[in-house]
Amino acid sequence: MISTLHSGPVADAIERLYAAAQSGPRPGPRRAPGDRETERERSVAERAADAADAFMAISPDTGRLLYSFIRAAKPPTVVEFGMSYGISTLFLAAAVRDNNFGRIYTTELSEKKIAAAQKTFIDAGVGDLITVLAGDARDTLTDIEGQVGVVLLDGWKELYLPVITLLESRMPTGAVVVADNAESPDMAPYLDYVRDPANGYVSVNIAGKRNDTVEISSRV
Ligand SMILES: C[S@@+](CC[C@H](N)C(=O)[O-])C[C@H]1O[C@@H](n2cnc3c(N)ncnc32)[C@H](O)[C@@H]1O
Repeated sequence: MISTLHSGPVADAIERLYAAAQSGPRPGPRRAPGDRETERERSVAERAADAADAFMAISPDTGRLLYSFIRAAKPPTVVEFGMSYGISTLFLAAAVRDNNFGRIYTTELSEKKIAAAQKTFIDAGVGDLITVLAGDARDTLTDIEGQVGVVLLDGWKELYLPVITLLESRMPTGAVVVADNAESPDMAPYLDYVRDPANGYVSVNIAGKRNDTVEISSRV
């Protein structure tokens, strides 16, 4: 079998979007520690509006990792926090398509990104697998259906902890959480949480090829 990731409209869309991300605007420079406080004071929605043209996509390696987790676990429900233009969502959708089972719930604040991604998903033939929830993940992810087997956390980093605690009651033993950009100082409370055995995870940090790391945590 040739996977949906390797050939066909999803593979083509991923390639096209990575090329667009390369030539598009980049997110602003990383903030110095003093600036971070000022940055946090700006609302979640304001920062999303400022980043409306930036892709900020996961790496292809992280995409392939997510694909593999979903193929292995065959979860009924996959959740993504932070869709942007949907590169990561296409990796998730490739796996759900190849499993012939499951559904993806993803969430995004930027209306511009939502409109573009929904068109991409339909053009790539995976629109039927993806529910796009418009709005703040802390509201939109409160009542999604099904047992959540795989989660990608890739929205604003200081929200990883409130978002995962929101989903936990629907995450069975064995559910896997992939948290992107674990090197971000804003992720410290999340990392403390998933690395404390009392909170019911086994967690490992994996270095990427750039200066990025992902934290992979499984529910035990
Ligand atoms: C790093 S980008 C996501 C990249 C995407 N996962 C990919 O790999 O293509 C983060 C996105 O999360 C969105 N976001 C941030 N906070 C959010 C929130 N509270 N609710 C919904 N979306 C949010 C931002 O608007 C931004 O588009």
